[in-house]
Amino acid sequence: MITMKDIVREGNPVLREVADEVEMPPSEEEKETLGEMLQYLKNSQDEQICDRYSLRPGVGLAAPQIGVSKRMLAVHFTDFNDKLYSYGLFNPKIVSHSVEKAYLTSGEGCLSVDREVPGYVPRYARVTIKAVDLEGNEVKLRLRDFAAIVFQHEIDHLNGVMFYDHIDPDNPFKEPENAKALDH
Ligand SMILES: COc1ccccc1NC(=O)N[C@H](C(=O)N(CC(=O)NO)CC1CCCC1)C(C)(C)C
Ligand SMILES: [Zn+2]
Repeated sequence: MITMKDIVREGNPVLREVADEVEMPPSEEEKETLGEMLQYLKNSQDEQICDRYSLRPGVGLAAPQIGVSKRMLAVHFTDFNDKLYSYGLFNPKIVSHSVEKAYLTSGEGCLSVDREVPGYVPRYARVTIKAVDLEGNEVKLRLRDFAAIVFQHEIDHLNGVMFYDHIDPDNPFKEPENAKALDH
């Protein structure tokens, strides 16, 4: 079971690496690891398990965050329209995106960052992602708003990018150009 001790924190070089593609078909070990990442998110959203193991309630987790430099990520959350997104994905790729940007007015945090880093994180408002899911199926996801934000945050981790890399250091709360504000 993944708990907070398994989650690497900023400063660990693995968070700044470009993670490796997963050879298809994924090995049993890779499938097990991705399944455990998804289970962490579900556990972290179960009040009793979350309390018992002092988990941070996570909506997404990328393999480098547990020290595995492979292109695998898990998400588990419901968006503003109560649509459930629950996936373990191998080799996710943004194949197209909107020109329009979006950002969370609350800013972002990260399971690997034990401090507040205030500021807007501009991201694409809409993205289309292609990947292979835990069952080995090719998936194509058209995402917008909070869902688009979560997936971009996780894919950034596969490229060694942290959310605060996107914050304007001179004016963290400057309204990003051509962007819509998301209150979640
Ligand atoms: C159940 O919890 C929620 C319900 C509704 C809205 C938000 C949340 N939770 C989160 O946004 N949780 C954040 C999160 O999991 N991440 C994931 C992460 O660090 N991945 O590497 C950070 C988010 C910031 C924007 C997108 C992901 C943390 C860093 C605050 C734990
Ligand atoms: Zn993160």
